[in-house]
Amino acid sequence: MTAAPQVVVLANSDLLAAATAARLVTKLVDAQASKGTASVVLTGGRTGTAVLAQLLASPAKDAVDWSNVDFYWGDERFLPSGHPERNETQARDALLDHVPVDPSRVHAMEPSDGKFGDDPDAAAEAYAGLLASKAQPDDQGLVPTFDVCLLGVGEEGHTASIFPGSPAVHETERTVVAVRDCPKPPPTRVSLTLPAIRRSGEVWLLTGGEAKAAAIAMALGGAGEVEIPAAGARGRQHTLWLLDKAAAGKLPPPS
Ligand SMILES: O=C1O[C@H](COP(=O)(O)O)[C@@H](O)[C@H](O)[C@H]1O
Repeated sequence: MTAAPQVVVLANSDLLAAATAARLVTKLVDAQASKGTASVVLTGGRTGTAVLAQLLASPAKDAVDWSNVDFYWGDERFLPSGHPERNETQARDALLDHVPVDPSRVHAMEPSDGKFGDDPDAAAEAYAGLLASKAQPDDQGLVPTFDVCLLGVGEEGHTASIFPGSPAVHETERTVVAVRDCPKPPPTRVSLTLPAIRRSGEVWLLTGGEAKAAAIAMALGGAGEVEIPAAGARGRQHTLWLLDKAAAGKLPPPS
């Protein structure tokens, strides 16, 4: 059971990143106040990385106990460790290397020169195993209930590395899959699946720019997840679309 999505539109991409960073601080602080710990799924892409940079710049970041946050990733570009296009590298540069995280709670996906070598299926299987090891009985499944899952949205409606019409969008059993032949480089990736994403308490889809407007209008206008995978990303309690004005440009005016 998931609630209908809420849409918040900010005037421009800078405000989108700053407002999302402010929400994220509140979300993490609230989670830590209620249960002592917090978990977040990070996204790659321009908006996701800008949010982390805004967080670093914000004095409010010191309200979060960073050593008590579990960090996961929604997807990863399957590249060597430290590659500048890895989502992990970008998140570390933007935030994680500058706040006192507990390294054992930064759960990055394996790189292409890691312990599984150039085998994205093994990397995906290992991440699925990691998620399963973090799930508690209350989570009722093989994925921990993430407090918040941040996701980007591509011009053609992909989210995480789940591309329209790809095998990943049809996955119903596995929580993490290898993704090949992606239309957006790099072609090989590792991604959470929609069923795994839907184990999150909250899903926040973040994106900006006119190029995203058609996909956003389709996702929020009732398109199916095979055509627009972002349409299938929903939280158990809350689904929030955080957009700038340009990305929201093809949505009907609020009634
Ligand atoms: O490649 C990716 O792209 C999407 C969207 O990125 P953006 O730059 O258009 O915001 C992102 O959500 C995903 O994590 C990433 O791997």
